[in-house]
Amino acid sequence: MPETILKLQDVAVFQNENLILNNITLEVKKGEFVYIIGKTGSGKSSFMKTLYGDIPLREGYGSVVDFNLKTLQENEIPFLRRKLGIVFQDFKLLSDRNINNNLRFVLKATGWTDSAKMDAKIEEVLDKVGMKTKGFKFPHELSGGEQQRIAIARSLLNDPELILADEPTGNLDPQTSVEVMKVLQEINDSGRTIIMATHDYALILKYPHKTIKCDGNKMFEVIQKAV
Ligand SMILES: Nc1ncnc2c1ncn2[C@@H]1O[C@H](COP(=O)(O)OP(=O)(O)OP(=O)(O)O)[C@@H](O)[C@H]1O
Repeated sequence: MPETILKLQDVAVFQNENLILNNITLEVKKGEFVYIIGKTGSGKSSFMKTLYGDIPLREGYGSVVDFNLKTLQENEIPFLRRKLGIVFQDFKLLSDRNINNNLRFVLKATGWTDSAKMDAKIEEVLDKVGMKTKGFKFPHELSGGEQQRIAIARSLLNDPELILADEPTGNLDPQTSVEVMKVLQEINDSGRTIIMATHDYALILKYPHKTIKCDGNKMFEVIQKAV
């Protein structure tokens, strides 16, 4: 039996005092790829934020990569995030340094000290996303799709048990979206678990996976034809 990476039982998600999603029960096993879909404002980002500790879990039970979300303390959040790879719609690369130094910055911030090991890790993750030759470029010298591939490489630096991608293709044209999706699919094929929020139905049809819809404060699984 594959191990459980995420388990939620009767979870409610709030933004301040507003209930966004209710009665969420969901289990994700190692190696799964799960889409979270739903229209604007339906709660996809709020759901993702709950998983990486940005919104505290107030109601229900939840565990993510062996962290109990209900009892999660502020000082544990960096350790939770070290076991997660997080990818956002807007890449969030540091504009004042090149790609190698963007990645080195994250490694140093997460406790790496050995320069040779850092270089090897950076080369490894850039290779995984097909960007091995771009380490000396600055973010503004790269296209949107390339910047997103770098952001995915960055998410892989600490060998995360779970990748959370919130609208990773939201700023990209359809063809570039497919290229970025191919990278995520390869990462999933190598055994890594991915949860991806998206409203890109073309991608879902091209790369079908388990799909959970946010609608009317609820989350429920939908079959591909019905999305
Ligand atoms: N920081 C916040 N404070 C209060 N309410 C918020 C906050 N962020 C989002 N909301 C509200 O929570 C609800 C869910 O928003 P959320 O961003 O999770 O939806 P979404 O499905 O990710 O939307 P989108 O596809 O536009 O990103 C919306 O009604 C939104 O207005």
